[in-house]
Amino acid sequence: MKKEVYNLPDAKLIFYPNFIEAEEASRIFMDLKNGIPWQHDQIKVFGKTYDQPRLTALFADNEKSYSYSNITMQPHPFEGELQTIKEKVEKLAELKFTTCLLNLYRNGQDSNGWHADDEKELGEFPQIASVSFGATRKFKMRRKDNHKEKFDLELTHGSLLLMLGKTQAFWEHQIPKTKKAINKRINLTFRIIE
Ligand SMILES: O=C(O)CCC(=O)C(=O)O
Ligand SMILES: [Fe+2]
Repeated sequence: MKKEVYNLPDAKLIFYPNFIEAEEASRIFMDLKNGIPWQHDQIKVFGKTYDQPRLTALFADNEKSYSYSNITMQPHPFEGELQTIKEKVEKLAELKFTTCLLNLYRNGQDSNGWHADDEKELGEFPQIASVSFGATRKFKMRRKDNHKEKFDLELTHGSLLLMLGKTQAFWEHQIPKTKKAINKRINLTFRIIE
């Protein structure tokens, strides 16, 4: 399988552009779009309430909730397609995940602002696996202590990105808005919450 390794200072990224072949990825995209109980939460930032600029859902093989930006999400149990993808990711990543946060970006105005997946419940050095379906979106990274140090990647249909090592401790990432007329995108981020 095609594999790209990016060794950034204090971050290790591994990208598999063809993790799931295109036809299979399209079938999964439709299944997830129609089958997942998508929720639209409100987030609180500096005391103000906003609609989150995307839809989300949480799945886990335990009962552990996941909290960020003042929301606490309760998980649904893994099953079917998601369970199959989880196992495929685990085999390649050589990691076991407990939890998956799903994001549905409805169009180019949906986004995910600068953050690191560094919540306490993810442990000291969170290892994250991110699978993308549908529209290609730009994934931007910047160092927490020097915003001029940057890295960009296009997250394509059927791709897998592993964010390993100390990535979450030293770097932030985002999916910026785009003015381009683009289609929906679904992203799955597998995490470990023990
Ligand atoms: O949509 C993506 O590729 C990134 C999602 C993400 O960063 C997150 O859910 O924490
Ligand atoms: Fe993230």
